[in-house]
Amino acid sequence: MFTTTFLDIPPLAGADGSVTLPGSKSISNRVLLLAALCEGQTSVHDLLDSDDTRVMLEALRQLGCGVEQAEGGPLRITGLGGQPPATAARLFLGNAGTAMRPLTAALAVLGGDFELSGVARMHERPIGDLVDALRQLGCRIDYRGNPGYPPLAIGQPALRLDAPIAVRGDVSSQFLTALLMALPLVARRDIVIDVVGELISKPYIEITLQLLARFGVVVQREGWSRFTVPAGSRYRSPGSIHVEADASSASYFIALGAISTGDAGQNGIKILGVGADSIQGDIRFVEAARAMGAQIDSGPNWLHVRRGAWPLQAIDLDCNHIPDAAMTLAVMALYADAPSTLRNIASWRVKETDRIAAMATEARKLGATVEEGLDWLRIHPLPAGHWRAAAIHTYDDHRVAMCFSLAAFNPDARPVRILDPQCVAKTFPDYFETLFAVAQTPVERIPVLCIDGPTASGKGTVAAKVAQRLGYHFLDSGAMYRITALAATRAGLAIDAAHEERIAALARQLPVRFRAGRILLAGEDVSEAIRTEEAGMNASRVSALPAVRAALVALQLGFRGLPGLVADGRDMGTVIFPSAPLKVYLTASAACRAERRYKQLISKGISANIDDLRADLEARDARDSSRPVAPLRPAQDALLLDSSALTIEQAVSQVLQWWQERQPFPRAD
Ligand SMILES: Nc1ncnc2c1ncn2[C@@H]1O[C@H](COP(=O)(O)OP(=O)(O)O)[C@@H](O)[C@H]1O
Ligand SMILES: Nc1ccn([C@H]2C[C@H](O)[C@@H](COP(=O)(O)OP(=O)(O)O)O2)c(=O)n1
Repeated sequence: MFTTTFLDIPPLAGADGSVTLPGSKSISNRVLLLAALCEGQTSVHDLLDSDDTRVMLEALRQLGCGVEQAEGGPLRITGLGGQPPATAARLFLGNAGTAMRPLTAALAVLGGDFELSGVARMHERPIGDLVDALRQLGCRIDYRGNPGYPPLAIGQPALRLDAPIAVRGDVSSQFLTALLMALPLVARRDIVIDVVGELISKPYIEITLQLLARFGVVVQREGWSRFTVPAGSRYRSPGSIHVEADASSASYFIALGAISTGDAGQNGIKILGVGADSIQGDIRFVEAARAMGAQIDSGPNWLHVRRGAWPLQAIDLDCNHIPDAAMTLAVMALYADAPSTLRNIASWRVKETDRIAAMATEARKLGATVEEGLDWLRIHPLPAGHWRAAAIHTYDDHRVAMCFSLAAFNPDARPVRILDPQCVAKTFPDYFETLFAVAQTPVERIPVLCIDGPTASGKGTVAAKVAQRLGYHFLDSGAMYRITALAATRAGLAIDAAHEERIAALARQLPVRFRAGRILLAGEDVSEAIRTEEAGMNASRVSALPAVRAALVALQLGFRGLPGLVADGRDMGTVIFPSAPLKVYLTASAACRAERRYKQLISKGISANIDDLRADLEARDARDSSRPVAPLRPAQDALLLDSSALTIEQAVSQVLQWWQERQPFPRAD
C-alpha cells in the first residue's frame, strides 16, 4: 500500500494481464456479522482485509466473539448464538457504514449497554431513518451528538413486534439491510417491514437476502416494498463460506480493459475472483461498460475485458442499480465521443464524501467540462490537446482515488497526482500496485531521480528516504558492485584486470534477489556482509573494470518501474539514466564524511579509527574519480548539494523541493 502524502502516476499508455481482486467489502462485513450472530463456528475464506473489515472485526472481538486466524488459513469466527453480548462496549467504527448500520440494529434489538462512534465524517452520515425504525420496535437508542447522526448510545429494548415496521428506502439501502439482519434475532412471530419511498440500491438488498439464506434465514418479499422475516427464524452457520471478489473494485479494471490496449495488441485484462453470475449488484457495471464499447467475456469466476469501440460511446444511464461502480463511468466518459449523463445518483451525496461534488470538481481540474444537478452528473469528453496535469483531492474516499487513476491514460501524456493515496485501504489496499502490475508505458516516461556522490556523503540515506516519500522504487547501485565483489572473492577470483572477463561473467548472472529490504545472494542474506569497509574498497576496485560495469547495466535499468525510481551511486546521472529529470550531486567535506562513517560503524559495534577512515575514503574517491570508465563526477545538469552542514531531513527536503519544482502540477492544488 502507498502511505505517501501523494502518488504521482506517470502517463500510462496501455495495460495487459491478469488481476486477482480482493474480497467484496459488502459481502465481507455482512458475512462477519452473520457469523458473529449465529451459533457455532464459521470459516470465512477470502475475506477482504481493509479498514472497514478491520473495524468490524475489532468490534466483534469487543462484543465477545471468537476471532482466530491461522497463518494462511481462513478466518474462524465463533458466534454469540443469537444471545446478547455479555459486556458493555464502546465500539469505534471508523468510516465503515457497512459496520455502523447493521451493528446498530443488531445491538439495539439484542439490548445491552453500547456506544457506537466513528470518524468525523461518519458523524455527518445520516442514520436517523434507521433509528426511527428501531425506536418503533421499542429499541432504546440515544444520540450522543447531533440528532439523526452517530455517535449513538444503545440500551435495553422493550420490543413490540406486532405492527409492521416502516423504514425509509430512498436514502440508503443499508437501513433496510440492517433491519433484515437484526430481526431474525427476535423473530418470535412473523415480523413485517414496510419500505417507505422508492427503494434505492436494490442489488445490495439482494446480497443481504442471499447471505441471510446462506445462514439459514429465508425472508419473504413482496416486490421491493414489503419484507417478512418468518416466525422461528434462526441463524445457522453454513460452516464455511467464500467471499466473492469485489465487483465494485472490478469496475476499475473493466474500465482499464475498455480504455487501453496492450503492447502486444488486444490481449486485454483478465479479472479473477468474480464473474458475470456474481451476487453483487455492481456486476451490472459490465452492461454499462459494454454499452460504452467494451468487449467483455465472462465465466463463473472471471471476466475478460478488451477495448471495443474507440473512442468510447457516450451513455445516458439511470445508475441507481450500480451506485458505487457508476463513479467509474464518470472517468470513462472523459474518453467518450459525446457527453455522458449519469442519473438517479442522489445517494452519492451521502457517501464517504459528497461524491457528485467531488467527481465534478476533480474532473474539472483535468480540464473537463462537467455539469451537475441534485441527483445527476453530465461529463463532457476531454479531447486530446486539452488534458491538464492535476493533483486530485480524494476526500478520504477510496473510489475517488481509484477512479481518477484511470485519467493517467490520457492522450496528452499528462501525469496524475493522487493525494492521500492510502484512502484506498478502505476496500483495496493494494489497488495501485495491482494497477502498476498490468499497466504499461514507454520506459522513458517513468521518472527517475538520481543522487550521485562520493562515499559517505549520505546518498544512500537520502535516496532511500526520498524514495519512501514519493512511493518510488529505490536502486542502491553501489550494492550491485559490492555484491559482485563479494561473489568474485567467494569464487576465489582476485579483483584485477586479469580476471575482468570472469568477474563480468559472474556479474551478468548474479543470483541476487531483493526481498523486504534484504539482499539475498544465491539464497543467502548478504545484507551485512556487503556493508563492511573492506567490501566497499573491493567494490570500488571491481567497479573500475569496464566489462563489469557493462555487465551490470541491464540489472540497474531493470529497477525503473512504475511509478518511478530513485537511484543512488556514482554514475546514475552520467551514464545509467542520462535523461533523468533531476540529478543531484551530493557531497560533504572529507572530514565530515569520515566522521559520519565513523559514527555509522561505531553504532553497528564495529571499531574504527577516524584518520584511517578519512585516508581510505580519500583513496576511494581518487580511484572512483580517476577511472576512465564512468568516473565519479557530477553530471553537467546536476544540482550540487553540500550536506556538510545539513541534517538528513534538511537534505531530503531540499531534494524533494527540487523534485516538486519540476512537476507540472499547479501549486494551488
Ligand atoms: N546530512 C546528512 N545527510 C545524509 N546522511 C547523513 C547526514 N548526516 C549524517 N548522515 C549519516 O551519514 C552516514 C553515511 O550515509 P550513507 O547514506 O551511508 O552514505 P553513502 O551512501 O553516500 O555512502 C549515515 O549513517 C547517515 O545517517
Ligand atoms: N553507480 C555506482 C555505484 C558504486 N560504484 C562503486 C564505487 C564505490 O566505491 C563502490 C561502493 O559504492 P557504494 O555506493 O555502496 O559505497 P558508499 O556507500 O558510497 O561507500 O562501488 C560505482 O562505481 N558506480
